[in-house]
Amino acid sequence: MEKLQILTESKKYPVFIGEDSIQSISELLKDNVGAYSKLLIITDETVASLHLEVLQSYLKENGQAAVHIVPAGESCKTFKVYEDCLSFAIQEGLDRKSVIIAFGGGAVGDLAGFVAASFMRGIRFVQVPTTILAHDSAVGGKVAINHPLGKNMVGAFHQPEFVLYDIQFLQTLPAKELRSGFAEAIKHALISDISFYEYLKENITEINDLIRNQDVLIYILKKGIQVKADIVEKDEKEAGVRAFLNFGHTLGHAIEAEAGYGTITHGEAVMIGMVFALKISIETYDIPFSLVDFISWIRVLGYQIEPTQVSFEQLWQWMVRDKKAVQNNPVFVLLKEIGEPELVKLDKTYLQKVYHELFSLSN
Ligand SMILES: NC(=O)c1ccc[n+]([C@@H]2O[C@H](COP(=O)([O-])OP(=O)(O)OC[C@H]3O[C@@H](n4cnc5c(N)ncnc54)[C@H](O)[C@@H]3O)[C@@H](O)[C@H]2O)c1
Ligand SMILES: O=C(O)C(=O)C[C@@H](O)[C@H](O)[C@H](O)COP(=O)(O)O
Ligand SMILES: [Zn+2]
Repeated sequence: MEKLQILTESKKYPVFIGEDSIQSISELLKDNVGAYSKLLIITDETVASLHLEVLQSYLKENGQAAVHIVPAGESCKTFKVYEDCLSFAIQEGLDRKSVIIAFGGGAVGDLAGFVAASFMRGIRFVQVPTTILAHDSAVGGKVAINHPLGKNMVGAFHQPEFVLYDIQFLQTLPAKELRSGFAEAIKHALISDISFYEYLKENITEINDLIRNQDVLIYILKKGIQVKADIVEKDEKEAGVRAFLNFGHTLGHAIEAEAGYGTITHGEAVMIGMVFALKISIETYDIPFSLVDFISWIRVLGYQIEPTQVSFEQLWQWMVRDKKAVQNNPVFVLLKEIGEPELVKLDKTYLQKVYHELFSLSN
C-alpha cells in the first residue's frame, strides 16, 4: 500500500492507495481517527450491492456500523437525500464524536462529506472512494450538493481524516464511469505537466486499459492526486490557484445542469468543457498543441464531444452563476502552455463564436 500526504492549512491527512488496502481499514481508523462513538457508512445502491459486504467484513472488530444507502449517481446530491441522511444520523444517535465513512464515487463523497461538515456543525469523516473520478473528489475537502439553479451550489470545505483507495473496487466500473474518471486525470495532466499528458496518451489507447494494468492505474491515480495536492496545499479555499482545478468546468458544469443532473456524467461534461477551453487557449496563445489529435484520441476512448443541440444562450445562463464568475461574467481557465493554467474573463460574443465553430450548431 502506498501513501501520499495532503497538507492543507486546516488539516494534514494521508491518502492510502493499493490493492486490497481495504483490509487495513480498522487499523487505519485506529491510527488516523482514534476514539469515536459510532460509525455511519453512507453509500449508494450500486456500490452497496457490489462492495458493501467487503467493507463491512473488515470493519467487524469496530462494532456495528450504521449504514445509510442513497440513490446511485448524481441524484443523491439533492436537498431531499441530504435531509434523509441527517435524519438517519439523528435517529441512529450519532453525536459529535461519531465518524462518517463515505463509500462510493464522487457523488457519494460530496454528499456524505457535506453531511459530515454540517451535522452538529461538523463531525469527522473518511473517504473510501470506489471510482477513478474520486481520485479528484475524495481529496481536497470540497463537499457539496446541487441546487436546481447550479452545480455544487451548497457546500463547504471539510477535509477527511484520511482517504483509503482500494483499486480492487474499480474493477466493476462500467466503461462510461471509467471515461468520466479519466477525464479528470487528463485535466490534471493538462494543467500541470506535458509529460504526464504524454504518458496518458501512450498508455491509455482504449478505455479498458485503465483497469487492465494495475501499475498504470496506480501511477495515474497517484500522479493526479499529487497534482491536486500541490494546488490545494497552496490554496485550500480557492482564493486563487485552486480555480485551476476547474479547467473545463465552466462550460462542463453548465452542460451537466442544462442536460439535467446525472443525464451526462461529470467527466463527460468536463471533457467537452476542456475541448472548448483548449480551442480558446490554442487561438489565444498559439500553443503547439494539436486539437485534432486530442479529439481523435478521446473519440477512440469513446468520448462524444458534441453537446446535444443545446444553444449557447441556454448554457450562458448557467455560466454566469458559476462560482468563479465575477459580477455575472464567467471566468475561464485557459492554458498559456500545456501545464501553465491561468484565469481569464472572456467576452460573451467571442465565446459564442467559438462554441458555434466547435460544435457547428446554428442556434
Ligand atoms: N469534491 C470534489 O473536489 C469533486 C471533484 C470532482 C468531481 N466531483 C463530483 O463528483 C461527482 C462525480 O463523481 P463519480 O463519477 O465518482 O460519481 P458517482 O458517485 O455518481 O459514481 C458514478 C456511478 O458509478 C457507480 N459506481 C461507483 N463505484 C462503482 C464501482 N466500484 N463499480 C460500479 N459502479 C460504481 C455509482 O453508483 C454511480 O452510478 C460529481 O457530482 C462531481 O461534481 C467532486
Ligand atoms: O477541487 C477543486 O477545486 C475542483 O475544482 C475539482 C473539480 O474537479 C470538481 O468538479 C469540483 O467539485 C468543482 O468545484 P466547484 O467549486 O466548481 O463546484
Ligand atoms: Zn470535476
